[in-house]
Amino acid sequence: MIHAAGLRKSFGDFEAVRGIDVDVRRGEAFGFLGPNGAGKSSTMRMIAAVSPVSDGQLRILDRDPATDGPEIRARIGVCPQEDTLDTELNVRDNLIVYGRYFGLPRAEVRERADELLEFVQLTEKAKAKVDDLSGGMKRRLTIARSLINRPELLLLDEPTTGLDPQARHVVWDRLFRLKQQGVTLVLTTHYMDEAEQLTDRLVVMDKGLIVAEGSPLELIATHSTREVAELRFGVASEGDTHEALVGKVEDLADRVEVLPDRLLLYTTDGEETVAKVHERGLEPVATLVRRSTLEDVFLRLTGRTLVD
Ligand SMILES: Nc1ncnc2c1ncn2[C@@H]1O[C@H](COP(=O)(O)OP(=O)(O)OP(=O)(O)O)[C@@H](O)[C@H]1O
Repeated sequence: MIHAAGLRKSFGDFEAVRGIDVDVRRGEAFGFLGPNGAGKSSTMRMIAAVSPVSDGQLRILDRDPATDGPEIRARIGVCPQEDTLDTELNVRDNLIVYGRYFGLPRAEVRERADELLEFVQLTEKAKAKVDDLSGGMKRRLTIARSLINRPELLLLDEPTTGLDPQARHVVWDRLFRLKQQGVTLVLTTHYMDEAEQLTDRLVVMDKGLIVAEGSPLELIATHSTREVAELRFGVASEGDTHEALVGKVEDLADRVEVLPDRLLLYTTDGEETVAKVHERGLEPVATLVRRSTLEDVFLRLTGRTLVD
């Protein structure tokens, strides 16, 4: 569905995307995970055929975005990061006007708009003003709008940024349903739980490059351990910094990461590791044992956390 090789995007002297290879297959949910500024949106805009490729190859639906932009845009759906809904129009008319823009006949577009309002659970809000919708509702309306032309491929740029947890789950649920219906999903996110929940396969991006690729489970298995023991020390009472404590525990774990407020011990058995820490007479004020996540993978690969 998407084939990119050595894909680059420059803005003047600055290279936002520095040569990436990506293949997305029909029917899969594919993710670009990375922090702000990693180059995810720049990549998505090239895939959406709205921003020209600076260098490298890009094929979308087996077409060239440089020459077949209109055809590609007619066959895909795009849900941008910012809300671009028309506040002059009510909820339903936002869908209808967008559908007319795609050249759909009036009767068909009305029927499709009602079907989509049902799908995103906004039927009761059909006549409401856009400004009266919550953030989650606006996002669902934007998703509905992006589906008006029955796209084979749906691009979602940070689909749940800024939403509260409940609203995020509703959006995730709808995206699951679309995937079940056979729509290929490509999304960007800087939320590792979103990437884990929604994607079959993802690439981790940092500073315009891909630093890892695989399914969420593969990435965790390759780049992290099964469990993580998080230790928080009352640093002042220890008279020590977390950095200085590393030497006292590093032999208990495969790897130790120091964050400003805690130590992360990567290990196969977190409870056992915590017990050994106590046996050494070290008294963390808080401990947490959890499984490894994509956040740990990112930390391992870049030395930084995903969200500042
Ligand atoms: N039109 C532009 N002109 C100049 N620089 C740009 C432009 N668009 C993006 N950039 C820069 O390119 C880099 C990558 O931006 P991009 O938006 O692709 O990152 P991102 O991973 O999507 O992050 P975000 O989540 O913040 O959108 C950033 O440093 C950004 O400032």
